[in-house]
Amino acid sequence: MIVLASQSSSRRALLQAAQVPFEALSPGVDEEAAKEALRADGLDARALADALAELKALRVSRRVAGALVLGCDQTLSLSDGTMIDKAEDRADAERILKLLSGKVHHLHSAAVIVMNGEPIWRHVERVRMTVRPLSDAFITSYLDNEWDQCRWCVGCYRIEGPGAQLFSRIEGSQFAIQGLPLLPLLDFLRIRGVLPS
Ligand SMILES: Nc1nc2c(ncn2[C@H]2C[C@H](O)[C@@H](COP(=O)(O)OP(=O)(O)OP(=O)(O)O)O2)c(=O)[nH]1
Repeated sequence: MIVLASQSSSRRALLQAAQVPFEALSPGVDEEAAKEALRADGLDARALADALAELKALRVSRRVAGALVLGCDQTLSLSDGTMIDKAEDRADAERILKLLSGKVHHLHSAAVIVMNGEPIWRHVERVRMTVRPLSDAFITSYLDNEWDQCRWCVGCYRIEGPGAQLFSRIEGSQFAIQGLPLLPLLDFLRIRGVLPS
């Protein structure tokens, strides 16, 4: 059994589908404040995802002695390193999609396992996303249909849903896009005897 330090329904669904035994506890981290402080320290998108994943796992690990606690986080960066957060509202989602249109961006999907307050495993997977040129009309119809579902997703897309229509190419793991680097995690859980090898 592991403890998932997350409120993410997508992360829960990934672990459930892979038949990883887990329970989910909310990390209770003020992510915006933590993100601001870490960015002020100069962390790039990859390091930020790693640090936030560790922070969430550490926070929950204090409450569950002896447990393997998994924290995750995802950040999005443009080719010049500019980081894009989740959309604040629908108008912001339109702005983000116009920014991503016709360009490559990267998703950094981090997972950290902490036990008794000590990080014992970590993995950050980068996925290279090529967005096709999106017309304003397409963006409007896409958000009319999808905003309520994709508002929780960094990048304003659910890759397993209509989000697939945004891309001409994806280089990396779909699991990592949906919320966590699942295959490296399963490798570790087999080594630890949580899963059958
Ligand atoms: N179903 C689905 N979810 C996605 C996709 N892309 C991103 N997400 C979700 C996974 C995460 O829940 C969320 C990324 O935001 P965060 O990494 O900050 O996690 P979140 O705040 O949702 O939960 P947590 O911090 O783990 O409690 O977006 C996708 O393509 N499909």
